[in-house]
This record gives sequence, structure tokens and C-alpha cells, in this order.
Amino acid sequence: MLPDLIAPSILSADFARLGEEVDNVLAAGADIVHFDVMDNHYVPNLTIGPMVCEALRKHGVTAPIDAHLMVKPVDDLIRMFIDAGATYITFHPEASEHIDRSLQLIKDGGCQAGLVFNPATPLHYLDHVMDRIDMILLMSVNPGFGGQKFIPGTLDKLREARQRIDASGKAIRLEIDGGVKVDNIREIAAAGADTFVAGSAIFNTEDYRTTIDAMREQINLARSV
Ligand SMILES: O=C(CO)[C@H](O)[C@H](O)COP(=O)(O)O
Repeated sequence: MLPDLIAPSILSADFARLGEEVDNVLAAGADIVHFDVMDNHYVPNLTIGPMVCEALRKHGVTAPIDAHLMVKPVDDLIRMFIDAGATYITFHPEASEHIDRSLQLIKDGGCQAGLVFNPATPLHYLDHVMDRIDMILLMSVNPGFGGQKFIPGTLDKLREARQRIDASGKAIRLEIDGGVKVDNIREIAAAGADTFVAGSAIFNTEDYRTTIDAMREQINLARSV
């Protein structure tokens, strides 16, 4: 398995102080920045775009930026996020006209590519792309909003995705997003996730370091059995 990564979702950060918030959460031990892009079309909310990603790079953020595109169509925004300095770019397969072409666009742009699965989206979209992806992102809430409750059925889906990754022999990250908290992250890690998106659980706490340390401790407990 790849090393575990904590990926705070800036959806729950204070947007009026975004650069400072990202600096603080990285200084508190976060590994990568999860960047939620919503278009008020594919999902019922509107957030931030490539200009903000570029602004974070200009601000001095060197950590990987994990751009999760909740948009339809996807290819124009893929191009824009490549230029804006994203590290990972993930999209929802049902939002792309040509999944293979969208993945290739990301790879040609020098970024890491991934597919995102809503709670009811079947994993069979992976069948013919395992050799072309770097990340699988499983949504454990319906996309659009932070602060929702983790959908327990996602644990079985995580186990299935982990089996597919292990069988492929490829270094593919398995990311989980939605309702991840200190008190459920151990079970999520045990089910096979190695990349943990957490928005409200981190940004709604007073001390980011305490929360991130507590999450890492729970993940390490899952790894020690
Ligand atoms: O993609 C998202 C919603 O579509 C968010 O990343 C996700 O919900 C994280 O928020 P929280 O940890 O508060 O559930």
C-alpha cells in the first residue's frame, strides 16, 4: 500500500483567508490540498476554479493540489487546471463524454489522473482504465456540500476498490471523501483507503494539528493489526 495521506478539503476553509488557511493546515501536518470544484450544474453548488488554484501556487503553496472536478463537461476545466498548477485531477466518469480521452488529457498535461465514484456509481467504470489512472476517489456522501454524514455502505465499496488495485499491481491511490472524522477514520483505513479527505472535521476545529495528529494515530492503529 502507498503511504497514507491526509487531504484537508478547503471547501470548509475560511475563503476570505484562503492562503493563510492552506498554509496553516499544511504546517499542521496535512499532506495534500483537496480542492473541490463545483459548477452548479453537475452538482447543486458553486465553488472555486482554476484562478484560485493558480493563486495558491503564486502564494507559495508547493504541496500537491488535488483538484476534484464536480463539473460537466470536464475537458475544458481539465486543461485549465493543468495550466493552474494542479497535481492530481480527478473527474466523474458519467460527466465525461469520452473517459479515456479525458484521462489522456490529464496525463499529457503532466498531472496524475483519477476517476471519482459517487455513492451509487458502480466501479465497473474502472474495467478498462486501471493502467491509465493514478487515483480512485470514492465519495462517501453525495457530492455538493461539506459537513454531510458518511454513508456506511461505502466501506464495502472501499474493500472492492482495494481488491481491484491490489490485483492490478499498480501504485494507484484510493481516496475517500465525505464525512471522514477522527472517530470513523480507523475503520475507513482498515477498509483500504490510503488518502483521506476531511473538510469540516479539520477546518471546524480550533487546532488543526491536534485533529490531524488524532486522525493519523487512528490510521496507524488500523495499520498495526
Ligand atoms: O467533495 C466534497 C463534497 O462534495 C467535500 O470534499 C467533502 O464533502 C468534504 O467535506 P466533509 O469532510 O465536511 O464531509
